[in-house]
Amino acid sequence: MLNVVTVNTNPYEGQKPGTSGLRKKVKVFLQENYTENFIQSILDANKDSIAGSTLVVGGDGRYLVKEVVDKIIKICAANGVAKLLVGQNGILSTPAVSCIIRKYKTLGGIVLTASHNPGGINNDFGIKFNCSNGGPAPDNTTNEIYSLTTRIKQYKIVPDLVCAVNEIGTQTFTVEDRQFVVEVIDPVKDYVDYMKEIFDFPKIKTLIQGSEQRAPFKMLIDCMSGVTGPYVKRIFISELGAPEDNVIRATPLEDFGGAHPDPNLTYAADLVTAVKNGDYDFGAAFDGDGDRNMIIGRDAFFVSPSDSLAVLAENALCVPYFSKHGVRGFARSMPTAAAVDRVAAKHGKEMFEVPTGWKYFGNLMDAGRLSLCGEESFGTGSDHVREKDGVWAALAWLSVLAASGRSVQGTLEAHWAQYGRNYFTRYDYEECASDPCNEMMQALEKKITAPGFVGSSYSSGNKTYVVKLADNFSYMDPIDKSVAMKQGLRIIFEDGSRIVLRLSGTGSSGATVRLYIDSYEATDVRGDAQEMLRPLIEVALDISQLRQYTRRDAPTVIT
Ligand SMILES: O=P([O-])(O)O[C@H]1O[C@H](COP(=O)(O)O)[C@@H](O)[C@H](O)[C@H]1O
Ligand SMILES: [Mg+2]
Repeated sequence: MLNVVTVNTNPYEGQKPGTSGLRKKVKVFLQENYTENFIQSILDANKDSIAGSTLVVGGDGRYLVKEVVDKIIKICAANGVAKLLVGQNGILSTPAVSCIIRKYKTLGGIVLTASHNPGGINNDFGIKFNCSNGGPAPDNTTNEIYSLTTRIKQYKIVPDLVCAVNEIGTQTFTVEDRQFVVEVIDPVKDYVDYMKEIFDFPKIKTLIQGSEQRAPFKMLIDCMSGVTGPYVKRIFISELGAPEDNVIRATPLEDFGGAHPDPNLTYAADLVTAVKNGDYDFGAAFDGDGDRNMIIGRDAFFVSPSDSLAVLAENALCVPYFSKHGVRGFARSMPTAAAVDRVAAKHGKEMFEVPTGWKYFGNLMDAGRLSLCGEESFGTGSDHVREKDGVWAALAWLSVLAASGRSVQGTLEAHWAQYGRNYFTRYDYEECASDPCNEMMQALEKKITAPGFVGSSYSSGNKTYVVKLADNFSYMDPIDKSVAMKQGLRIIFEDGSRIVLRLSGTGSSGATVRLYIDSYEATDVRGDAQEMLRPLIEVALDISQLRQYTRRDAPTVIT
């Protein structure tokens, strides 16, 4: 029999979950009781339902995942959790956690990841709680967890419990007078089974392997040494018959090989170059925990995430899941360009604009009003789970291409010919000093909400923009009526062009400024986004005084 030990502890400051969980440097999590405090607070936030419950536990394989899985097992055992489903070696992608929570109807899950942030002892770690719908906990739950972390005095643990997470199978422990079960599961199986239900695998296989009518389709898939490697190998190589060399960086590494596991044009530049120089029809990359995706076509033709969502929405019926369940509404985060809004309008679907953060889509999906959604931050997904899903997005794209026989570029061009194009770019200024960035946001909010700002005009190049609306975006959830305030500064001009500025909520230190620019062109659809948006970018830099506040001449990343 194993004993529960109660340990006295003191609160740590700053355990407030951000856009998607608590993300800090590994060394912060290594402080005495820091991780234990946060885990106990997660369980305490669920105190009415934790006894006898089942939870899912896993992460993206980064440094510290295994140690924290061990702590979670011991603390859950002490707090009366009945059963844990743990990915073998602590591995589970974020969408797989969501899938498993829903499939086995568990109380929720704990996801160990800092997503796209670098890993290793000097980099980032993160802990996130997902609820029984499989999605990231909503603000009221994360606020409750945070509030508990500020008052915590004790946590409970079973220090002598030894659980082997490297072996698939069930281990049963007797903790005082209770049974506690840990089932170590194949991290990939449930997710792959689900993808086979959602998509027409034989059809995608024919696309990839070629047929009498069509040459084999050549792909390059970059897992960025994150968690998707095992999923991608099983799905694309074993199930869909792609050659092994179509998949790169497919072994999860604790430090992602020293790289930044963020699928964008800067951090996945090697993939972009390889696709540009090679004979590939399709390229895809996923982030550390497998929820983000980047899609490129032949010659590294880049699909902006805002367009990706619009194309998948337009062609949803190429995916058997949607033909079976029907297509309900669409949604995007506020900074995401409005390409999908046009698809919604044409097809008479409901359209929602939510704050940045996947958690804001959950209620709409649970209420049966939302099928497909996405974010400019390389997030695309649907109501098949309650997280965005990188591998799903790649399979959805392949389904569209298999149905139409078009190339990636041809698909976008056909879409723009029908709907016009929402040009979009994002400038990221990473790891700036926090104080001047906060000052910049305050000054800008004051400026744009002052009387007289609406109606004022700004000129750059040969363009003049007249302000139609300016505010700090707030959102009321249509289902539970909860309100999220101060979700980003936006300036909307008479012609529909927009400037959006916000501070990232996923960093672990300093401030990352995100500047989003978009504008719509009905017929001039083949331009270069950077050139087309240049005048508006200059206006944005001028209004915000961003260069002066951040002391940066150029962004770290341009999307
Ligand atoms: O980090 P992930 O992949 O979980 O992604 C998280 O952060 C993104 C960007 O956040 P920010 O602009 O605040 O950095 C959000 O769009 C996304 O919904 C959220 O799940
Ligand atoms: Mg992620």
